[in-house]
Amino acid sequence: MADIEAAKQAAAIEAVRNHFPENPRFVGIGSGTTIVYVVEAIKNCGVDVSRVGFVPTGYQSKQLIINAGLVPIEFDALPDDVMIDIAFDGADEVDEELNCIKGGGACLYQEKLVAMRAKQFICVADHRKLQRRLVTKWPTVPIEVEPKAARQVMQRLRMLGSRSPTGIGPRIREGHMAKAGPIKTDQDFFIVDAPFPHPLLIADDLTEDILGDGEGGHWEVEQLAKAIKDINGVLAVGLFCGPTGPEALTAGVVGGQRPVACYFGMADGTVSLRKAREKRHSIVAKYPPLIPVHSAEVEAVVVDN
Ligand SMILES: O=C[C@H](O)[C@H](O)[C@H](O)COP(=O)(O)O
Repeated sequence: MADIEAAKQAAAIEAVRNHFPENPRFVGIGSGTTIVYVVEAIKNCGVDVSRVGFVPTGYQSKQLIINAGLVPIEFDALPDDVMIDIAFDGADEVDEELNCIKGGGACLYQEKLVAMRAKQFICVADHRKLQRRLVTKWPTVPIEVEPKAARQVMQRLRMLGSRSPTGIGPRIREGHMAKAGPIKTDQDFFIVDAPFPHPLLIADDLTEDILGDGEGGHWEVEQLAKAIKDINGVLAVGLFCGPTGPEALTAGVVGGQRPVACYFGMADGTVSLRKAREKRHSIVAKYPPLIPVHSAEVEAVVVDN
């Protein structure tokens, strides 16, 4: 475990060193165990952050900001029409296209609010999270659900083909003490963990026979995210898979959901970077290889489309 913590810390230091803006007004702070190292790296990066408002993504995130002596500003206190300069967050799994599964720690909805309001969303993780496709090692899609609707949502999820390869269906996430019942999110909602039988496809995987619409249990990430979001009672889906950064802005969307870059602390102590392609679904596109990070070189990295 010490190695994993060291990997998270190394990735956090590189991410902050390469992306923390010179003079930001607002910075989004995600949730989980990796973001702790991001906050530590921000404190140590040498930039004067006394005038920066740090936007939390939930209770844990807010306490982290306060305990670090930083200034929190609630999402709903942000001035209208002002974007968050940059948001940092962890992930439970990241695919080659930088789509992410999030919500493993039951934070989800506010993370999505903050990521979508940010000009840039940067993901920080350790090597266990790095996979070719989602639902490879992380077995489920976490979904934030209004409690009254939970049973009905799970029924609809089963209709979408939610079951593990061994036949286990969606489940409401329980707390550590069975007696205490399901865990509650910061919104007092439930988390439903929905397994799927195959890893989720990306658009480039689709063929005339496999459309990624759930037929045969094959889902493409964005189609699945939309199908789940359309279920009545679903507040947020733990798939961060929309447009990203500049692409999202060009499309007229406020911010992005996919990170523009993800830093992975590797098992050998190095840090690798994967950047989002600017143009997606191109026939000639090749996925960017993982790039060993030497901080001074990061801006020079060109992802060939
Ligand atoms: O619900 C939790 C959040 O989405 C986290 O960002 C995610 O689970 C990653 O957490 P960690 O950094 O602890 O692996």
